[in-house]
Amino acid sequence: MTTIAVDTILEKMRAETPLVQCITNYVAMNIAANVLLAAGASPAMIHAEEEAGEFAGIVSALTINIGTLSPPWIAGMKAAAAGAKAAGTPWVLDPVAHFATSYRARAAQEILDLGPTILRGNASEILAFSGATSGGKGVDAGDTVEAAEETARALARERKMVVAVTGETDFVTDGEREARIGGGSALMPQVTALGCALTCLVGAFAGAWRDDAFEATVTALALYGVAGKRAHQLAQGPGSFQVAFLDTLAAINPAELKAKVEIA
Ligand SMILES: Nc1ncnc2c1ncn2[C@@H]1O[C@H](COP(=O)(O)OP(=O)(O)O)[C@@H](O)[C@H]1O
Ligand SMILES: Cc1ncsc1CCOP(=O)(O)O
Ligand SMILES: [Mg+2]
Repeated sequence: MTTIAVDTILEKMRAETPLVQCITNYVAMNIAANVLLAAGASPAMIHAEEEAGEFAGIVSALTINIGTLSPPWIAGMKAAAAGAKAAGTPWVLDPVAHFATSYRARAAQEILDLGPTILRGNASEILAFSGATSGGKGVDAGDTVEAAEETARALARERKMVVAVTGETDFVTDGEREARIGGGSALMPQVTALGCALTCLVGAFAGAWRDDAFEATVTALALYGVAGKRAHQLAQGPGSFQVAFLDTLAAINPAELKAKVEIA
């Protein structure tokens, strides 16, 4: 594992306050916007087909999450991905529960085929791209990150993108480099849409750290890991965890991130 300057990358992200177009689901919109604001980025939830492509041309990054799908949303996602591609804007795909129905699986595959810069999902979502039966239950993972590692490597190599698999210990690869990120909290899957919000945060770092999407992704996951671990110590359960997590995301400075990050 090469050393990643997570402090410098966090500093740059905050200095730029990147504008991130988040096409995310109804459940995630509020927490995702708050996570970006707390961490130091600027969110905009813009998904209509009529404007999503144009907007993708002026943002620092785009994120697409298929959590609450319907045909107009898919049209907006495809328009946004095309706009991002035309402008050279980095974009992230979060294929929420794409193993659950054939409609969802087709949508995820079609959007994946548009060539995201980064794919971020839980272990069951990443594993399902290999055709393996997933142990996922709706939006929740039922597989270990380890079980999805080989699929992540293969996807990253074949499609020349960064793949991030999240769970108790996260795994990130660009097909050559690999990193495992610890920290976090068992309360994180108890708060809805924290994974979706993380996808938006990955976008923020990718937008600010354009030259290396792998390093940008690792830094986003590292910040989440350090903030989650610290928030766990302050929380009494999922409700107070969510509040503590937002406060902690805002409070962590680059030096603390560098000192506390758990990357292997
Ligand atoms: N058991 C756990 N212990 C520590 N952190 C976790 C745990 N489960 C998930 N996380 C963290 O929660 C965040 C969201 O990941 P995950 O739950 O896999 O996504 P999703 O919500 O999309 O299923 C990530 O930062 C991940 O590291
Ligand atoms: C509950 C739910 N239903 C559709 S999308 C969604 C949110 C999923 O959030 P996450 O993937 O972060 O657990
Ligand atoms: Mg998810």
